[in-house]
Amino acid sequence: ALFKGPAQVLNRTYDYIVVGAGAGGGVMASRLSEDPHTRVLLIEAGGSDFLNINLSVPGFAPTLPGSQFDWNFTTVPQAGLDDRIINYPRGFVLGGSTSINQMAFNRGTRDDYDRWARVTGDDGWSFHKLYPFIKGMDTVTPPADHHNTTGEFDPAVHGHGLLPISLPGFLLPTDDKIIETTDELPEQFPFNLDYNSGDTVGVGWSQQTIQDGRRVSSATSYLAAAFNRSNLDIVVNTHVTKVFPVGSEGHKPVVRGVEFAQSADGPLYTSKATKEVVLSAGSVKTPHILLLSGIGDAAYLSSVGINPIVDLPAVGQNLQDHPYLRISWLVNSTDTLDNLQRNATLAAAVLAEWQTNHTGPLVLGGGSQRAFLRINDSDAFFASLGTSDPSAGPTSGHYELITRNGFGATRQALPAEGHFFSFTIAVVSPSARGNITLASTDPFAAPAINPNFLANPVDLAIMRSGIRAARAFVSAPAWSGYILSEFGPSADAHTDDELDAFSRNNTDTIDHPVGTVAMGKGVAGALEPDLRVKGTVGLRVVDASAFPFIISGHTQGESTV
Ligand SMILES: Cc1cc2nc3c(=O)[nH]c(=O)nc-3n(C[C@H](O)[C@H](O)[C@H](O)COP(=O)(O)OP(=O)(O)OC[C@H]3O[C@@H](n4cnc5c(N)ncnc54)[C@H](O)[C@@H]3O)c2cc1C
Repeated sequence: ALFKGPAQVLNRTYDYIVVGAGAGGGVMASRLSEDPHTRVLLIEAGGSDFLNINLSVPGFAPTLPGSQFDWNFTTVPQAGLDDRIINYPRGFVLGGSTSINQMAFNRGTRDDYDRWARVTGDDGWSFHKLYPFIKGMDTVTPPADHHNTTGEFDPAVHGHGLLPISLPGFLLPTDDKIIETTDELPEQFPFNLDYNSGDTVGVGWSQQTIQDGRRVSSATSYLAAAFNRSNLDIVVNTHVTKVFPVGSEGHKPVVRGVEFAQSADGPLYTSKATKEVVLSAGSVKTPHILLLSGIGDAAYLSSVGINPIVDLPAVGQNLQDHPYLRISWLVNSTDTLDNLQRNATLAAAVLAEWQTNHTGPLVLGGGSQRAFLRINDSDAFFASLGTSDPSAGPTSGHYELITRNGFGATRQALPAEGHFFSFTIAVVSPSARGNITLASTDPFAAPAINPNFLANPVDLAIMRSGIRAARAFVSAPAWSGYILSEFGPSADAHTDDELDAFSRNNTDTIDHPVGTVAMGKGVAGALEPDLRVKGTVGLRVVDASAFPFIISGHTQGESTV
């Protein structure tokens, strides 16, 4: 049952208490409750309005960060970004960040998972061992416009799982030019039939968590399948403030207690799991809850007045995220998505079309094609920077380019005139590491978030390569007569120093924080390879915090695996 507050669940007994209903928690609550004898409580801080129209219309995704469905976190000043503070969106509603994200659906690469296996010492995380589960996760459904998708993906690498995905359901005039470019410049921009095969490298059609023109989230898929189960209770509008020991086994605390409240000044409640507590509050809030609970670096916790119960220095450390920016060109066309933002009558008409048929441009998620690319001669490139290749291996890109049939910029608004084509450029194999620490011991206060963007010069060098590759892409013959000129502040940036200045001034987060309670050996790891929190009994972390390395693509897919 779904409850708007904790009153009804306080006197019930649960085998598992899952904290957070995002990519990880939605799947955990759904899978655990498949056994009718297993009683599961899922606690979500945000609300239950996951079918709100703004969360359903794929084209409205850009309006969700900063809305009531966002935690509205910000970072600490970023030294690598000219000391700018940036917004750090995280979903605050059933579905978590899968309810507010850009819907790109990505699996990790062969090399991404094999690196996880190496650093955890557990072959179960290798691509080979994971592949049957990965393949069984999604089902490719027809695109909203029902066009023939032969040649746009490889059916052989997809299964019949609970997560519906689809190819872009509204074709754009730039689609052909993008695919033609892969014919014209195949060495630099090879076509990749399916970037979810384990090898992302190349240019391919986007696969997105969209079905019949509507957003798919962990709430519309996994949780919806479980809503009517009598052994699953879901409580929304309820913040977990800490977890606590209910006893000890050997020298280890048994952390099966959960404390929660509806507001900073409201009453505190507790509940105890008979088997396990599963933290799935995401890469910002899971380490936050652990630190508030006294699970973290003992010396640090004592210094801020929290009694340490487990000394686990890795909690909150190893934050990795993908920095991105955008560049745009003026184009010789009026058929771009810019019209939707400028013309209220047209915007109303396409919304009416979406409401009636679930078709039209609003069925599009962010970017109909994307390219994961490697730097040429990468060994020499990274050696010249005094380092080794930060990517997981040859199936992983160093940077990603995402196409956009319209204006795109992280810091400039749509100009009043002109039509545009843009690339989003992201560093997908970053070297920078940041952290999550406490700004206050008040559980309702946000933690201090430091992704440390572009603090490592290697990330700046990859960003430069990405910008130069984007320019090379639109210089292919397919674009002649269409691309007029590069637009905005990037147009004047050519030397390394100019590109770096542009990057520092325009980089933002593509919203993929991971690794803050990572699996790993020794003190570098907070979790055992089976996701149990080291030094505890009865406590697990199942969300993107657990990734020991960020994958070289978008992160919702792995948070679901
Ligand atoms: C704006 C945006 C765009 C993105 N675009 C993409 C994309 O296109 N493709 C992609 O693959 N990935 C994308 N991502 C990232 C992807 O959505 C996340 O990697 C993924 O959802 C992480 O899953 P998670 O389970 O770790 O956390 P989340 O999905 O964030 O879930 C955490 C849940 O825990 C809840 N919670 C937190 N604290 C508490 C507490 N104290 N008590 C109770 N509940 C709590 C939260 O409200 C939330 O519901 C995007 C993310 C954002 C924010």
